[in-house]
Amino acid sequence: MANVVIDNNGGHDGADDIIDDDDYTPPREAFHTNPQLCKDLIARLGSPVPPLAIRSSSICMGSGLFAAAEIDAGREIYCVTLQLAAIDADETSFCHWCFRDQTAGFGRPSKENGAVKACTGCKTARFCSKKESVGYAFDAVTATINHSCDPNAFVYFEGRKLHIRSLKKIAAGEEITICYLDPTLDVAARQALLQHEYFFDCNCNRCRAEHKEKLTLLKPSKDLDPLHQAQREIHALLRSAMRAAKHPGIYPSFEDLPTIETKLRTIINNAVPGGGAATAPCCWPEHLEPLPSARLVLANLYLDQGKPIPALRNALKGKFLSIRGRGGGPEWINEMTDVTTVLVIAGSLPRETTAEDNNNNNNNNNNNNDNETSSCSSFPSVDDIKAVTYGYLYETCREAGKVFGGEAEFTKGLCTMLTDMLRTNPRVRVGTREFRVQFEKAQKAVLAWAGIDGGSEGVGLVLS
Ligand SMILES: C[S@@+](CC[C@H](N)C(=O)[O-])C[C@H]1O[C@@H](n2cnc3c(N)ncnc32)[C@H](O)[C@@H]1O
Repeated sequence: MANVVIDNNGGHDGADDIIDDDDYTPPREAFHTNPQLCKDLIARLGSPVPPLAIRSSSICMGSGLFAAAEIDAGREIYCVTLQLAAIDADETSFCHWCFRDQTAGFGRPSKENGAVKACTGCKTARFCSKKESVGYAFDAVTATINHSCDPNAFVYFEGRKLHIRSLKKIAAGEEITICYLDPTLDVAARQALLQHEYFFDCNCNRCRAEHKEKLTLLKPSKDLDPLHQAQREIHALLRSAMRAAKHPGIYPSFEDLPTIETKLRTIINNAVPGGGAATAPCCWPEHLEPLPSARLVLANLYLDQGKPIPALRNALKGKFLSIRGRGGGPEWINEMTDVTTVLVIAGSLPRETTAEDNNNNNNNNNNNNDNETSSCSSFPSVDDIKAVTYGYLYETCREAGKVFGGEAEFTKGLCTMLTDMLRTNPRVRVGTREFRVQFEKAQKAVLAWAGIDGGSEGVGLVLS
């Protein structure tokens, strides 16, 4: 193999520069050992950028990016236009220059009314995080940022622009961290991925706390293997269901979502002590991954099959029966847009369809059926569903403004959506005390229908 070595002047200096040697190993030096290079890289970020420094990492070997002065929460740390990028070969609809999905009209308001044009992935706004990746890109400063499962910053893309924004206040001298993977994954899945993709074992506070929680759950056993096996089985089940949805007719058994739900329940019932026995309730905590994620995935799959009622039940349970209903941040926003999408569709269902759901629930209850999809409440009224939809979207817009910034296309898309909805319902005054009271009552009814005790403290959304 020939390695091309560029001389100090940055030019090719003849045949001497080409080393045709299989044993050649490029020198490995951490960025921070070259202070001038670090300064130049940061200077190239342009302005306005808070003072930053590349130094020896406080987390691991090698370099890290540090705040040289305090950075407030929800601030853009920097934005770069990526120059070196490659789109995956099978991503035929993504533009290689702007990274936008050309089939979805991604990022462009519709010509007719300027309203948000739904992206094909998330079906909600002009932003999609449903696709894990469309390709690869390199940016030297971003490449110095180390990982944390509880990071103080995050990355997002708008076309070819890469934005790094703070999630919390970052003290002067503190190392900036991002999460290299989906932070909603369970500790075991995160650890496995980080080892496989980035070759390190994460030892952050969050990993340690979640590991300890699992041991408490399984007491007196200290064997985590059955639980981890169950988590892998759930991931495999969901992957199969998603594959089946993508290729209809090829894996019909995985297209049957009620059966997938039953399988999911069997796995979680058998995974933790106390579960599985006919009399014992399931002991798998609602917030323990991948159960909440599984419910959110099922919600999207039901929606794709044109079944908004089970989609809504799964979306609400996935979001609000776990700690995911609280907090904020980019993942919270993405999940809330999913829940809102299902609510919008469920809110426009004809009365016959919702009456059918009520009949099914009555029959299930009469037969003492313990299927978790049954609930004793009737399908919520259209007014209740609409109030909850407006409340959720309002709160999601506010959070998106804080997290992505008011100028982000995604935030603007969500706000346009809310404005369009409210235009058709001018009597609704979102943001007032009167609306808050109406919302709380409506949310209680909607969550109760989904089998969630909306009266419990901390369950559901509190409007700001
Ligand atoms: C994108 S680089 C980050 C910058 C790197 N520290 C350097 O000096 O170039 C990713 C690599 O940094 C290391 N790393 C990042 N976060 C880490 C963490 N939380 N614990 C241990 N190593 C980490 C791993 O070696 C990982 O493959």
